[in-house]
Amino acid sequence: MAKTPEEEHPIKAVGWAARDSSGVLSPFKFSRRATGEKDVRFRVLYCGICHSDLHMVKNEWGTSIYPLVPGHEIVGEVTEVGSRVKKVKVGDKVGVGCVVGACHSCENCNNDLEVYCPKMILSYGACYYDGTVTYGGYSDTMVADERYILRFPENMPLDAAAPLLCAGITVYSPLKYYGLAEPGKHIGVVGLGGLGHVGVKFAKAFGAKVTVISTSSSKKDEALEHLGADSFLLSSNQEQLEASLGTFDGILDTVSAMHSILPLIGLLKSHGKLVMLGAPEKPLELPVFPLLMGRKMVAGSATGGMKEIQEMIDFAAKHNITADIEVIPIDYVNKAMERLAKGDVRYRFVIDIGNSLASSN
Ligand SMILES: NC(=O)c1ccc[n+]([C@@H]2O[C@H](COP(=O)([O-])OP(=O)(O)OC[C@H]3O[C@@H](n4cnc5c(N)ncnc54)[C@H](O)[C@@H]3O)[C@@H](O)[C@H]2O)c1
Ligand SMILES: [Zn+2]
Repeated sequence: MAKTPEEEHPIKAVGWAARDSSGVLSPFKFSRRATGEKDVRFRVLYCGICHSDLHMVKNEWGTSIYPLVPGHEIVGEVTEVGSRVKKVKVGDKVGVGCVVGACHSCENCNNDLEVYCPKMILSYGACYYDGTVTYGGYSDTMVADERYILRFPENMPLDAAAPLLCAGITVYSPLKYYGLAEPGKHIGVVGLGGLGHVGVKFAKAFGAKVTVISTSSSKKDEALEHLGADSFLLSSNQEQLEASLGTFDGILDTVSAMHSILPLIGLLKSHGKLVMLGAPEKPLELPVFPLLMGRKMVAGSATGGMKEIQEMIDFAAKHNITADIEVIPIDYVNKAMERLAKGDVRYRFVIDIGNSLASSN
């Protein structure tokens, strides 16, 4: 008979898990593997709540395995390293993002793009090399192969840095890859949530002119005054849309729900790129004619490879980029998920695992 999550590995762990597609999370006892020779174990201090966690706890993508311990913006302090670990030592500030394994021999892995490896293993809800299910960062302890460990500079606040591990890299990587990380480019950011708000910060740091494109005029002042965007476009306002037609080099679309991309394609210059980052549960309609007229591109991007995530963290440290966060105790997590579903967060919930998890179990 298969062992229970609590028995399958030697190291005891506690976390919060969703048991079914209601998405309601509650305390959960499980276990983690012993520290292998290339493994790094760390005490989880904070974990960000990504909208993907919300999609996953509710099984909106149809791939969830329960019990499901979410969390892929996981940061903490190293407590043990395997004998062959070179990257970090006990006491270092580290993190794990969306990926904890891959084949390490395919073309993508050889190009430091583990996330695009066909055998890529997600940090939670996936099958690990040993056949056990992976559990994420809404938990007290984490272990990962050192290839999947990111280092944080000593002076970076770990709570506000945690969201860089998913939100940060998910906007940084396409800006670089699609040639949008250049001074003078006009970049649009659609959806001013967890991804969107760090998208504004990175695009500004690259020297771009940044316009926030939003359905909600209530975000205007914050976008301009607080996040440093150059302009604000209310996407429900036809006049504003028309005035901006053909003016964007690139648009990052971080919207988590169904929406029309036709107006966004219209905003692009010829050769402009609309990069889809949000992951709505159903396919969007792709209007072809507006793409032909202007040789425009609709593309996608998923987080980033391990090398690039480290590069992004170092860039963020240099430019003082972190997320704007609301720190919560673990027993607020269900309420936080409800609020996230309504877009009621400025701009990322981060769970204070270190101070609240042990006492909640
Ligand atoms: N591509 C990737 O690798 C990757 C990584 C992380 C997250 N994601 C996905 O990106 C999306 C956003 O994640 P997040 O954590 O930033 O979420 P979030 O909830 O913080 O932000 C989403 C934003 O979209 C806005 N929005 C929601 N519905 C909308 C609609 N119908 N029209 C216009 N705007 C709308 C919300 O107001 C909010 O500002 C999610 O679908 C998530 O799963 C993808
Ligand atoms: Zn994420």
